[in-house]
Amino acid sequence: MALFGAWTFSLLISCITFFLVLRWRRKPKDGNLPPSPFRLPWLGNLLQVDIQNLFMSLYRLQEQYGPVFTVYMGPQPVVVLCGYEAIKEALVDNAEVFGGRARMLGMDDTMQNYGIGSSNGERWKELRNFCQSALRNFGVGKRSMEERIQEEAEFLVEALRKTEAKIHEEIDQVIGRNRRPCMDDRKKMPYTDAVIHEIHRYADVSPIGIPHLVTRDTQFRGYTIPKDTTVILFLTTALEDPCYFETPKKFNPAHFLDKNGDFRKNEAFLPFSAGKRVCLGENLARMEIFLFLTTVLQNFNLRTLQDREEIDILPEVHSSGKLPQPYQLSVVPR
Ligand code: HEM
Repeated sequence: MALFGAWTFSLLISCITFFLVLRWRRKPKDGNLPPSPFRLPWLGNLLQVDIQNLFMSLYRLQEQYGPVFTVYMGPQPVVVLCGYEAIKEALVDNAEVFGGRARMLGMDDTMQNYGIGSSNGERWKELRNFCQSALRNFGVGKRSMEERIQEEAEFLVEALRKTEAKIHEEIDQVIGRNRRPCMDDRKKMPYTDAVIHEIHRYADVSPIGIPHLVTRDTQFRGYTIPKDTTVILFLTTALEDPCYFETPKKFNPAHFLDKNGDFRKNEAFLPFSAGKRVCLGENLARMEIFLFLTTVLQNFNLRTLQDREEIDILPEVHSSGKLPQPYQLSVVPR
């Protein structure tokens, strides 16, 4: 009898829980948000999402739910946008409303709304203008900054020389450098430019950028996203968008070359994101990479110790981004 009572009791509890969950799911409190996987009260989709490998979890959800879906991080809905078209529609066509920055655990306390990357509203505008002019005054895009990077690139070459005295001598004998690479060279070097773009695309160092939030209630592709909802722009899915890149999973500089071998822009190239919150350091980062790479390659051949085919160049996924896998490289003077 006691057993029967316990059984009835647990059946009753299960039924109540089941109906509560159903009721809770139907509640329209989140407006008409994009579809989400089945979620549990309070936990949301936390059990279905691997926080250590968020990108892979989002990838799988995208396959199931398409380019616009919602995941619940606990009770908080997070709208995820995938593929170039959806990301562009939000960041470029609706720049103002998708230009807010989401609250970030830890960052808000540390930065107290003073960080350019984490602040919003008037303070963000002031910080962004200030940083932009600081970078400009510092000489980004101008000769002075270019020269500084050129010097740094030379220090790098010097540093490489110092580690290998023999290479020093060989460099002095073999290298016939007449001048340093400069930014004006880039447009005359379409293949190098394409390789650098492809490195950015393939390395995909910041797969979800920094989360945004919508600054007011907004209609997006038939859904209603309430003000202050966090939005993740899944940049990887633009960088690997099969409509824009013929071989998205392969390292292939031809993604940025036309049939004449000239450089061709690709609008889905968004490693620095787009719109109002586009990376402030984009020009600086691209200038550095061009000058470093050309200076090193002007002076050295890069040799791998293993067969190149054996090296896994697929970037490693970390909780905050992707990093190149380590492998041994010898730097040989040309
Ligand atoms: C390969 C190098 C880099 C990559 C791939 C990269 C990528 C990104 C991405 C994806 C974002 C988020 C944009 C968004 O919210 O939509 C971002 C933001 C930002 N980046 Fe970069 N970044 C790089 C280098 C740099 C450098 C060198 C600087 C500094 C000079 C910099 C400064 C910033 C700042 C200040 C923001 C926040 C902008 C804002 O919220 O208004 N980044 N970056």
